[in-house]
Amino acid sequence: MASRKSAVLKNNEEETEEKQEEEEEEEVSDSPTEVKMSQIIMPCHCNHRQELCVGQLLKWIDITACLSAERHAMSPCVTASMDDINFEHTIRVGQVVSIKSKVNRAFNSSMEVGIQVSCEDLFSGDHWKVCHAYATFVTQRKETGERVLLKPIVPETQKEQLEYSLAAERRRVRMLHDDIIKDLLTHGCIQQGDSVEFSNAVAAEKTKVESVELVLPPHTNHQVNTFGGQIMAWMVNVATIAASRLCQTHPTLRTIDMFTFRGPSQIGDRLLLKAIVNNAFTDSIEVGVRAEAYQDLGTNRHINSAFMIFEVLDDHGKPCTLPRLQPEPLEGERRFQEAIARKKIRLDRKYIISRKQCEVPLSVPWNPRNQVYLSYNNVSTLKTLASRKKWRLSSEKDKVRLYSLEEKTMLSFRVDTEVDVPAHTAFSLLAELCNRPSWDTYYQKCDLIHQVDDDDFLYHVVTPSVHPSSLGFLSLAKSGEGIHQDFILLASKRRPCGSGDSYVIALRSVLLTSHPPTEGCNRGEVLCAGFIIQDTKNNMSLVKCIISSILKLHLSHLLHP
Ligand SMILES: CCCC(=O)SCCNC(=O)CCNC(=O)[C@H](O)C(C)(C)COP(=O)(O)OP(=O)(O)OC[C@H]1O[C@@H](n2cnc3c(N)ncnc32)[C@H](O)[C@@H]1OP(=O)(O)O
Repeated sequence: MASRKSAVLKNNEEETEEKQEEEEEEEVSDSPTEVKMSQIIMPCHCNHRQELCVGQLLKWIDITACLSAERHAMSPCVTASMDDINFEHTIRVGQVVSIKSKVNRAFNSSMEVGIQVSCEDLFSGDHWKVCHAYATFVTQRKETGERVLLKPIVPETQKEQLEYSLAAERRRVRMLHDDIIKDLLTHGCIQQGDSVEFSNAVAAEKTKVESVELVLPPHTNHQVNTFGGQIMAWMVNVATIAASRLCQTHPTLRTIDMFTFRGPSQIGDRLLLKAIVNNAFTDSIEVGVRAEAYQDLGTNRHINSAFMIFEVLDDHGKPCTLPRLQPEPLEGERRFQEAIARKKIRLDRKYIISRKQCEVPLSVPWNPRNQVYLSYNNVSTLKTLASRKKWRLSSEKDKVRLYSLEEKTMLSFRVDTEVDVPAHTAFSLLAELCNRPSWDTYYQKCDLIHQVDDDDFLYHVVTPSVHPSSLGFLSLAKSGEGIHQDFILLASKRRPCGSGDSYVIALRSVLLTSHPPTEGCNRGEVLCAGFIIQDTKNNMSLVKCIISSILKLHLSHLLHP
């Protein structure tokens, strides 16, 4: 976990943005599934640096989240997966860690539990966020073999509604996770030549760890299976040893890629834990860990795998330069190259799904590697923006309401209109972007470039040029008489995944190498735009049309045209 100091050295802009987010989060929730756990950190929970062991934290997270899940299911549940976790700060002996969890959404037999971890220094009174996580829990099978079906969650506060809605989008990413990674690794995302030979590189062989654990009663959960938090803690333990062998000092665990619990294990099972450093970059190390369970040697079942990223921090909390790795031939070479691919995916993903949406540039390069995250970002940005509390009503005429929202660098407009058709009809009409020139004079031309999957499409849209001084729309390009403007847009179209969801058509700009800016056309960019459509009464629907751009860029363009 990174140094606490980095939390203190925040600039004012970041602080304002966080305060804004916190204010919006401060809605009082009395969710029946909310569970809180607080622990004072004792030396027995800590490593040699008196910092809380990540393994211990994962155990507490798993228990808290499981209690939320079981409160909702009213029956026993197991952890199916834990999404990527990024640990932002350390927790030290004597401090208090607080874990808060609640069920964001129930699907059929599975549910997403959202977990917030924060820390408190009892002497200074400081509080800070440590990490957030999402875990999926699944109900047990009944005697008939079917799983217990869950009742739906009814979100109450605006924040709960947003989490409910985004949970469906995260589930989509989760389900595709393994396939995306496999696909990328097999389809040439790995670049030959990345494997440079370094002098003084550490042989990967030297970092190998193999350790066995016997599952005893204290290692099991209340259903007498091996406790998920314990498995994760054992995996962190071997990964830390592998990373330490490379850097020959005490590494700090920064990120864990998704844990998937592939199958259960029980008392009496032997758990074989294997870890090896896959690759070492300038300031981070990727360790691969695999857990297998067996009763008799040779009958091993693969129960879990994870990739963990470590750093070595100096006294000021800054990452140190690390020794490089000399991979073993064949398998080691493969893991070395795959770690490079995963690092690229991780960076794209972190950037794209950053909670601070305006950190993402207006146009992100389109790439099969980031397509799932870009479409997640597209939908979540629109939903998050729509759920903001601070929209101000600017005008109202004939039941059409115009709202505006100014947040730091972003200026957004929203037009709410009630239309005379049900939501699914409004969605079908609005989702046909290629038909839009027939009813929207702003769209001169719209061509489908590529259908990415059933719900995501790339379009080329041509509009009349709009001078940026109007500030109402999205041109960042120089405007001139008679020159058109064009956009390369990713359109993510979502039908409701369950009750309480809206129809969504989210649009954002992407960069496509096959479609560079052309002469005679200004390339425009859209950070976030689209429609959110909800059924109202009497076969009518409410269409919210949203458009948003970065104010700062408009203004700087005006100053330096
Ligand atoms: C106190 C803490 C709690 C614990 O310690 S639990 C102990 C650690 N966890 C375990 O041992 C679980 C081991 N894994 C398993 O038992 C199974 O793999 C598991 C998770 C039950 C899934 O079994 P399957 O037979 O694949 O289930 P299924 O096809 O009937 O699907 C049931 C629902 O689960 C979902 N699911 C399965 N694998 C998932 C995953 N990796 N991530 C997210 N969701 C997942 C699946 O989509 C389905 O959902 P739904 O019913 O449509 O809502």
